[in-house]
Amino acid sequence: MKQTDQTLLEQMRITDFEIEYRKTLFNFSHSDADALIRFHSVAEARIEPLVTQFYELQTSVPEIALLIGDSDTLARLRAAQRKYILDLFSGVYDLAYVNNRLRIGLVHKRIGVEPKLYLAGIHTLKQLLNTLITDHIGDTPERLLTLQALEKLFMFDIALVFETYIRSLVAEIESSREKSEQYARGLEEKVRERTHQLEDVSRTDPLTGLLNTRQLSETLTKGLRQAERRGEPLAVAYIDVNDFKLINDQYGHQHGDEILRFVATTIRRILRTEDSSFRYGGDEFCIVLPNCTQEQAELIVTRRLYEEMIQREECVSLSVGCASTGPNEFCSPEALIRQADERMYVMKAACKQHSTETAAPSHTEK
Ligand SMILES: Nc1nc2c(ncn2[C@@H]2O[C@H](COP(=O)(O)OP(=O)(O)OP(=O)(O)O)[C@@H](O)[C@H]2O)c(=O)[nH]1
Repeated sequence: MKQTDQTLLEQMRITDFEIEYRKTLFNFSHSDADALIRFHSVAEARIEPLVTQFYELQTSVPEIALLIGDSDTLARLRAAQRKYILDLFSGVYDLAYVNNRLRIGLVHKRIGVEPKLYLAGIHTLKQLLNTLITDHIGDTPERLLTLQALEKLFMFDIALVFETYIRSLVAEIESSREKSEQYARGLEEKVRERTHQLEDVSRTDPLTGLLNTRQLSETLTKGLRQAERRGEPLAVAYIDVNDFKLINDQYGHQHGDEILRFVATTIRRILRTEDSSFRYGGDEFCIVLPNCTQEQAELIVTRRLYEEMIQREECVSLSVGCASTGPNEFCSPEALIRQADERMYVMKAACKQHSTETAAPSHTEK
């Protein structure tokens, strides 16, 4: 249930029973209530000069004058004070009366009236009323009874006002604690996000978005361990762009970058979900293919890579070497990469030989 769905009385669990209990705590009896009623007509007759005198004293304190602020507020406060004084001498101190006192506490907290100023106000009012009682009732037991009854009622009221005041303070502290916790949670979330981003940055090659060399040795070591456990083969494909230096020299470094990104995208496109791709160096790439033999890797990588290249009509020539290990005996990650690299060089040599041969007639024609 929301706080705004409950009255102050409900929030503070104040019932008729609780009110009676509080009266006994302050020793406030029916005879006290009766004594106050008997003075009601005097209080009513003197209400205007009493309220005027009260606010003259109050506004003579600069801090209080500043809090009251303007004549409209002062008029409203005067009306409320008039009602309060008459309520004090009404003899009825029920739920409605208590609710008004609770509201006073809340309002004082809201507008920032410090307890010392509230208490000073009560003290002033009590002195004015005591003077009024003393002036109107002769030196009889009735005078003492009325003064004591008023004193008890003031204590009863102050307790109520302070309880709401304190409750409102506690709620404020709770709310700012919640805000701080929320802020801390937000910060934690940001740190987590930034950590993920930094991890991604440290794992990937910024140009192609593929994983970097550091990740290759980690992935390969883990992959080999898993392959050994499962009794499966594991393959590595080594890819190198042919004559990449020439591309850079002829079309510029930026175009060279585009070619590298294009090769990376093509590699990503042909891979299975379980494969991982890496940029190994300038124009060199590696693929780790779990549960794959050398022949299967050649089929997956070499053939599909060429098919893709032809489809995209991109004039890039690649050399690919595949090697696998397992499922019975496993070599080291370094040895596996070396084998794939060597096979790639065999292919590159063949490509170079082929291009020399195809270029030869034109040379001879010269
Ligand atoms: N555009 C671009 N070029 C790069 C990058 N990293 C390395 N390179 C260049 O890539 C070229 C690689 O040249 P080489 O290792 O001689 O290879 P190649 O020209 O492909 O020759 P082969 O491997 O024998 O076919 C060098 O000129 C490097 O400067 C990069 O991030 N962007």
